[in-house]
Amino acid sequence: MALKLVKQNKAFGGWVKQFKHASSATKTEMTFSVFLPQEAETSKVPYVMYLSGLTCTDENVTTKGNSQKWAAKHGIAFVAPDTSPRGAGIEGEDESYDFGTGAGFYVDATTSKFSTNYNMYSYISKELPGLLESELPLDGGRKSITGHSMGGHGALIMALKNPGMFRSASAFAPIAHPSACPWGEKAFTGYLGEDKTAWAAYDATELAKSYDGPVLPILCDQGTADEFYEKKQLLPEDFAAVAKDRENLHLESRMADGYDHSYYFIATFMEDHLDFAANYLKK
Ligand SMILES: N[C@@H](CCC(=O)N[C@@H](CSC=O)C(=O)NCC(=O)O)C(=O)O
Repeated sequence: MALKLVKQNKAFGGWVKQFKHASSATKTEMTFSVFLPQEAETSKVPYVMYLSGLTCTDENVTTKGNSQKWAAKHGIAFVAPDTSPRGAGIEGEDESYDFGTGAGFYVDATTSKFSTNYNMYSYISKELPGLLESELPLDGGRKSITGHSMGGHGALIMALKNPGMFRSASAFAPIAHPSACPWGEKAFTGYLGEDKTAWAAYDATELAKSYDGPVLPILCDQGTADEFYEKKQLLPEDFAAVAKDRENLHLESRMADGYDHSYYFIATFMEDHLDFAANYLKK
């Protein structure tokens, strides 16, 4: 078995388990957490992948996201990967919260400094699902994706770049147009270089313009009191403006009055996002 169990705790009739494994995509050891509902003891279960935001490990959403109760209600697993390689030993990777460690931005880096290790796109879209579906009782034919902030960007691009792979996508306050905001400009320059034409392949608003896969249901929630929304780091309106003209992108975009960017916001709306995913995973 490639997965090494680090710890496990019983919750809501199932188990929260944390695993480590050697990654071929990042050339480092990677860690993820998964909630396995009681149903996983006897059969394969559908799953939701949750991609976390800047500075997070697998543990932020696992401990603060309020996900296990609602995943248990639906008999679905909830997978929380890490947000970057750790300890790659690249000069400068630990200098800021929004680039490098904890900030992999779900791309495959092409700049010489980062391309060996910072391959979170391949890790999330290929390597991790392969491991999950071969080593755990997870049904690869029934999976959805969600995420927060940088992870909301990750969830949207994973679904848009891999038509049919996910039954649905959702996002909490996603960085919805990274090529046009300071967080995205910094990360894409560092990982992909100065040529902005390369950025479009990892930008949900740009990818939506040419999406022609099967119908993709998307739920997007944004708090009105989110400081990063106010600072124009997130730009959900840009994504919504494109999605409304795409026949196969069925976007429900909501504004949540008074909510900020924190895990209090995520915990509040996690039930809605897991209900939304479960509706498509049961079919
Ligand atoms: N330290 C930074 C902000 C860091 C931050 O708010 N991170 C968010 C995700 S932001 C977008 O990807 C987060 O989820 N933090 C972890 C948590 O448990 O809250 C700053 O001070 O500006």
